[in-house]
Amino acid sequence: MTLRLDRVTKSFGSTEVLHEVSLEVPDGTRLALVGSSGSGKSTLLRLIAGFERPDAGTISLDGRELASPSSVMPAHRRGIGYVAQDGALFPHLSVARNIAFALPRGAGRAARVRELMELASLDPALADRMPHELSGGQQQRVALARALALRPGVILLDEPFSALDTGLRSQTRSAVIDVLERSGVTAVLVTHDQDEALSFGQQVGVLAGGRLVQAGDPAAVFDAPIDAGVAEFLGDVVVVPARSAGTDLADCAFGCLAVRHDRSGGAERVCAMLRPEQLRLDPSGGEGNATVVAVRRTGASAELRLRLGAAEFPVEVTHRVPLHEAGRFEPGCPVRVAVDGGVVLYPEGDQPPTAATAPVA
Ligand SMILES: Nc1ncnc2c1ncn2[C@@H]1O[C@H](COP(=O)(O)OP(=O)(O)OP(=O)(O)O)[C@@H](O)[C@H]1O
Repeated sequence: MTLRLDRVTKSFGSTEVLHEVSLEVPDGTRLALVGSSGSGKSTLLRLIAGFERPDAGTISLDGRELASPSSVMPAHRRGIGYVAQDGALFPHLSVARNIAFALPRGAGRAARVRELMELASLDPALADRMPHELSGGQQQRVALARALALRPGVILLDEPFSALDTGLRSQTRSAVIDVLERSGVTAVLVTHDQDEALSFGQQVGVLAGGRLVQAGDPAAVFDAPIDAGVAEFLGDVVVVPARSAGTDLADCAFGCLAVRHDRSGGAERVCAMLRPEQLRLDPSGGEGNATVVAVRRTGASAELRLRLGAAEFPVEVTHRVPLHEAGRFEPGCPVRVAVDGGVVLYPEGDQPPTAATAPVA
């Protein structure tokens, strides 16, 4: 089913927590909402689920209004499933009874539980186990199976992987995506994990201060963040002062580079953003355009501090290389730094506070 939010606003007391949030999640697709703590992610999910009422705007499912300031459909009539952060399984009920909880009693009940366990890739042997006898990942899959029991049109996932350790987390995430895909349900995930958000679905939405500042195809959002703050929130960045050098070109400490997106709005003073993965370092003699200032080993990698752009755009950049490459870089040595692909331009002053770059005094 297609979920639509139109200019949804919500305050608690005098504090506005969500401001005119509009979005559409087409039938059978997945949206991940990402934002820092307090940006309004859970409140948005709670409004969709029916646990809160919007102060303005509407929420609808396939054109049927679920909520507006004047009318609110009760949560249990919305046909929306909800998976909480910790799964929230009933501790005194077995796996099978947790999954069956909302199902009407009758002949088909046991068969539906088997079907849901299979859908969630849960071994049938787990049916009689109690929740505390399951791993965190299994518990989340039981919670998902339970939420899917009544064939909801939409499923909401509130940070469902945050309590899991890293390995189990990515494994459970792929298992959950498989289940959602197989069931064809529309899904909304909230997370503060950027990688999770970027790998979850067809759309990613970035919430900041209660506003949906950007939404779209994950690769497109990662490639052309709306501002430097979103760029940094979604991944590591290198941001340096720059100057427009004609159509689709910019001069900066790395030289004259192609501009892949111009988000500067025609500002006179601009900065250029690129991802560290775009940098290629060559220490093998010859003429360098950078100097190694310091090398610091940190676990499996090393941080190089590089000074670039002697004349117009002096800047220091911190760049991480695998530890086995660190020996190739000595403080004081020249390095050739090349950039793959282009940069994104933002107005100067739009730089996020980042440790990755620092202008040289
Ligand atoms: N019931 C409530 N009463 C008052 N304030 C609330 C209520 N629920 C949420 N808030 C406030 O609304 C803001 C957004 O909270 P919300 O839980 O939606 O953020 P979040 O992005 O999900 O954060 P987190 O990632 O930390 O869970 C916060 O400042 C929070 O304190």
